[in-house]
Amino acid sequence: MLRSCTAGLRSIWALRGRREGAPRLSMDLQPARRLFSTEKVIHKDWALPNPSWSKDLKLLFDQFMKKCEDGSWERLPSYKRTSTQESEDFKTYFLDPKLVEEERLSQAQLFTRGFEDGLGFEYVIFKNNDEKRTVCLFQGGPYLQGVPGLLHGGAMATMIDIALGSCTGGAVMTANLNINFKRPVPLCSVVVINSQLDKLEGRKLFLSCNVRSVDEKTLYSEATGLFIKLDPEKSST
Ligand SMILES: CC/C=C\C/C=C\C/C=C\CCCCCCCC(=O)SCCNC(=O)CCNC(=O)[C@H](O)C(C)(C)COP(=O)(O)OP(=O)(O)OC[C@H]1O[C@@H](n2cnc3c(N)ncnc32)[C@H](O)[C@@H]1OP(=O)(O)O
Repeated sequence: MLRSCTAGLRSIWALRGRREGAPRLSMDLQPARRLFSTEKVIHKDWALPNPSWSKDLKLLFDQFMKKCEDGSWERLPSYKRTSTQESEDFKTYFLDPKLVEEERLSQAQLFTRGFEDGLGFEYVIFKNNDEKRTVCLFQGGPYLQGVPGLLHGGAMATMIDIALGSCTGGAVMTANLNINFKRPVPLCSVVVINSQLDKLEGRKLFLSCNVRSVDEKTLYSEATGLFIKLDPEKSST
């Protein structure tokens, strides 16, 4: 564990050195564009391996990519900026132009994807649509520290929220999230979040998940969540 963390940190610093000298080219570094523009923007998919990924994370990624070959599982892409379709889905409910300046909105990005490679949230989610479940592989980097050497519980809660949300599909909001933190997660280690849809009741989706170590021996957390499908007739702002 310690070895993979140190190796991870070494590659992070190597990357930082390279970046400070020569900024990496990325589609997401293009000038900000309007959120609801019809202009086609090509976004970088962040749910793919980069040099900061530990051996454990790469190994699990490869295993799940194999499972995708027969179509039973799919890898969910992940973007910094909301797609036009997603913006459209949520626009009716929340994005009142009076609340957020357009200039600010054009800078908006998913905060889990706002870190340099390896420093924050490194994750990929695989979904099994038939079984209504997802598996999220997550490596929490050094900028997510809470208690020294350990992952901050809020960072874990964020990943749990995203992992549970990935089981829902469509426009939903988290109404309730309940987490039992059972064991502290070492910083830079890889954890596996297994999430499932337990019950659908009208607009209410009841989900649950557990967070385990790669060898499955340690149960770090268990959580349940209630997500509500947004009602197009209602505005929440
Ligand atoms: C989640 C990701 C989704 C989509 C992803 C798409 C694009 C994004 C791209 C990348 C992925 C990024 C993932 C990011 C994940 C982020 C998730 C969040 O952080 S959401 C932000 C935190 N949550 C909120 O701010 C929600 C605030 N609350 C509300 O806006 C509203 O309360 C609500 C949840 C929208 C519900 O309001 P409604 O007016 O629509 O419904 P109600 O009539 O009030 O309730 C319906 C039904 O549900 C029951 N209920 C509601 N809340 C609760 C609760 N806390 N506990 C228990 N039950 C609740 C309510 O009693 C009603 O039940 P019924 O009477 O039996 O029908």
